[in-house]
Amino acid sequence: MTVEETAEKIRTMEIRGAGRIARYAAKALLDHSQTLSGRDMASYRKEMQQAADLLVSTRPTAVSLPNAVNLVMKSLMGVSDIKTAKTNLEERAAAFVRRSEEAVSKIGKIGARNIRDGDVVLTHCNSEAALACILEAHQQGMDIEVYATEVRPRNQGHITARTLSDAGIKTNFIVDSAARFFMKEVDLCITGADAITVNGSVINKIGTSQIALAAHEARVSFLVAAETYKFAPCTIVGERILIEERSPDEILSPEMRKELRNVTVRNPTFDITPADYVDLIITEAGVFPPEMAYTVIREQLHWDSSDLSSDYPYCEEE
Ligand SMILES: O=C(COP(=O)(O)O)[C@H](O)[C@H](O)COP(=O)(O)O
Repeated sequence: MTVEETAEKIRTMEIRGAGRIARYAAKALLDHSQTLSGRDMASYRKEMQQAADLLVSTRPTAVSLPNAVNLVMKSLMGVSDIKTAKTNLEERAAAFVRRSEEAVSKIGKIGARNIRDGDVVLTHCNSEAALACILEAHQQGMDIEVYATEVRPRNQGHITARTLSDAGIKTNFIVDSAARFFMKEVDLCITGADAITVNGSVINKIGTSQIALAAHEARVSFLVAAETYKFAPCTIVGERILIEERSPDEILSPEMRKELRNVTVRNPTFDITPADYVDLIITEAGVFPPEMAYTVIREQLHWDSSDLSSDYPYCEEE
């Protein structure tokens, strides 16, 4: 798949979910590097940068995307020999994909320790990391039941329900607005994350914060399963995560919108759950309270405020 094809599939959400987006972007850079002739360093660097820019422009919120692209592109820093540059970049991209897959499986193992036999778990959207915890608990023989939300407007909950059903897990499929109604039957909530800021706020699929609020009210634990590259280094220097707003066509047809002349459709794709409503963040490096986000960014992503944002050119300002 070319960089352009990958970018288009990410934009149209054929490739979706923060972890998958990051892996596909890294793989696209690897493949792109292999197609370049390798004779002229300046044009190699320029072509790779254009590819990186295109990939990062596809969706603005999941910080895994710029984190993955930056990690791969940083392999070119200070390298003038094209053969070394290509080898470094391709190795880094392949290593990122490998480590990302390993991270999801580690998260599953760590997350399963937070689930008890007989638990009822609620999950929202379709998160590989959150599902890894649930599937691992089931594989270990725990008798668990899941509430999976529909996830309007793109119905990612259908994918989640299918995965759970195929695994033989008893699943209740509910509309998003039924989450509070059923919260009294739930023991814990587990969601994924698209970004985690330095103050421990979690950005995830729209509706997540309402579920976290309902869980808080009902004294139900709210856990977030996320690879460390979902943490946003740019938030250390005060930058904000841009919340994507997608086309109104995802919610109401153009015909209907024409009829509703005074109606504006708003379609934010993600929302922000404050750290206060998050009990734990399960990563491949262990379990952290949201208050430790700064430490995770420094120690796991090896980044602090003395790194200038030119190393992380893709953090958007709101
Ligand atoms: O919000 C979504 C997906 O949104 P979209 O469908 O708009 O991309 C997922 O919960 C996170 O990306 C985490 O997923 P994962 O754990 O798989 O990275």
